[in-house]
Amino acid sequence: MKVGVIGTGYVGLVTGACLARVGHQVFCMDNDTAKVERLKQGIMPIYEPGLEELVQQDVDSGLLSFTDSLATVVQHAEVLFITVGTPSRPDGSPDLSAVRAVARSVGQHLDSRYRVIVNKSTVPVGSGNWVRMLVEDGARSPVAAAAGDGGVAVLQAPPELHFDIVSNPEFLREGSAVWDTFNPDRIVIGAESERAEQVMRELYSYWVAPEEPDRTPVPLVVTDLASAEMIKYAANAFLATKISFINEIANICERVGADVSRVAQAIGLDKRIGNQFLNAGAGWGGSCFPKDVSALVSTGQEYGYECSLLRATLAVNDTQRKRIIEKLQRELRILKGRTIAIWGLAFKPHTDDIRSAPALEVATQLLNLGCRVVAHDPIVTAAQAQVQVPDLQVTPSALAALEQADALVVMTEWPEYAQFDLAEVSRLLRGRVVVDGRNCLKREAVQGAGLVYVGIGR
Ligand SMILES: NC(=O)C1=CN([C@@H]2O[C@H](COP(=O)(O)OP(=O)(O)OC[C@H]3O[C@@H](n4cnc5c(N)ncnc54)[C@H](O)[C@@H]3O)[C@@H](O)[C@H]2O)C=CC1
Ligand SMILES: O=C(O)[C@H]1O[C@H](OP(=O)(O)OP(=O)(O)OC[C@H]2O[C@@H](n3ccc(=O)[nH]c3=O)[C@H](O)[C@@H]2O)[C@H](O)[C@@H](O)[C@@H]1O
Repeated sequence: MKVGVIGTGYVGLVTGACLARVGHQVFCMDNDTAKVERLKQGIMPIYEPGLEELVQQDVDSGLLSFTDSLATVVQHAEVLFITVGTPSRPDGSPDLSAVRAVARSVGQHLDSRYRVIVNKSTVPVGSGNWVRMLVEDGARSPVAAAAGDGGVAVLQAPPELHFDIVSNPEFLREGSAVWDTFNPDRIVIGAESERAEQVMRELYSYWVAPEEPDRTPVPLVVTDLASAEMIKYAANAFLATKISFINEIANICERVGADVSRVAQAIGLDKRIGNQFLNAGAGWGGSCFPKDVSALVSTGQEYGYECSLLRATLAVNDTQRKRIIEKLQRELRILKGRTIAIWGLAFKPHTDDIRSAPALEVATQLLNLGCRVVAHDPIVTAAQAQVQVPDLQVTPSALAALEQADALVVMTEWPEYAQFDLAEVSRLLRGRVVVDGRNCLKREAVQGAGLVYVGIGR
């Protein structure tokens, strides 16, 4: 099938590359022309394991191409994916301006051929109907004047439109996005018509109707638009709540002398609970959990419902970062004038994404308290981090960050941090305190090297 993907961020690039890999002809479009030029040269805008190789192979096979022309994509593709960003506004509601702009422009370029317009961006319940309205508005609005028209906008007679809106939420995780896309737990389709559903079944046939007998079909959930939109928010809100829950248990464990790692392991053996997303730590961050939980609270408010559980999920997460500072204050007393080393800036390992990264929030609080903060991350660069926290010092070596530091705080559980020689860490660190904000180091080994180990909930 011919597929257009509008927006080449995480979701757009990974979706486009994976659909091309299974044989579709994919046109990836972005209005950031510099990004498109770099993609054409094989330069990835994000760090994502396996993505660069996948994109290169798809481009070589002729099934994947990049453009900054929406008109080209709408002209050629039967299925149009909207994958632009939907960040939070200051009040927690989602900023849908990019979706609005894309939907209207798609409308301007549509002709009378049937198209399926797929919302893959995470958008609030009701957005399917809203996107339909915007596409129709776009089709009625004047098209931009071509140079030859003397700069005068042309009022176009609206074509007779034949399109359906589909909601197809995305569940990939950064750091394992390619693997997740080839191995999803389910595919969710919210469709307006049987015709649109059939198009989506064909598009995802590699997953839902595999030809190879040894591959198990991925469950396909077909539902209405509103339910599909809600499934995405409910999934993220549930996972965020699960982490906030274990963090709350961790805080009680600390006070009563229990070990949250053992507690999580044991409750996770109950199949009704499950053992994933029970790692206590400095809280969740990233480009999705914070914005999606806030957006769901805001949807509740819009419809007269107070989301008290989700507000608690947010509040626990907010205080969890502050606990890192409290632990340092307890061990070091005065923080003013101290040097603190931070290992890990990304919001989780195997990504260079620092959107709502707990590490940057902790670094900012420490700088405000009068500390010097020296950080290391295997992938996040100084330039990237300093856009958000200008006074942060970033070293290319994890061990160099320790020199002259009064304490070490581990904020991202990159595997290499657990593999350092702790005798060397102890020799370089001026102070004795190690705050393990991700419970990823071995307490006995840290203590054995003459250091003071401070974990989360243990
Ligand atoms: N990042 C993730 O792991 C996941 C994200 N999502 C959702 O998917 C959506 C996209 O997220 P990301 O890929 O992280 O976003 P992103 O911010 O990385 O990328 C968005 C892309 O859209 C482009 N764009 C913006 N306006 C445009 C326009 N008018 N025309 C064409 N391109 C335009 C931007 O230049 C950018 O390249 C969001 O709604 C997000 O919540 C869902 C699941 C996973
Ligand atoms: O909607 C989205 O964008 C995506 O959001 C999350 O994916 P992602 O944000 O990439 O990362 P996660 O692996 O879910 O981690 C989120 C945060 O939770 C933290 N976390 C995770 C697990 C855990 O046990 N404890 C914990 O503190 C991580 O450190 C990280 O800061 C979801 O897991 C994806 O299914 C979803 O598609």
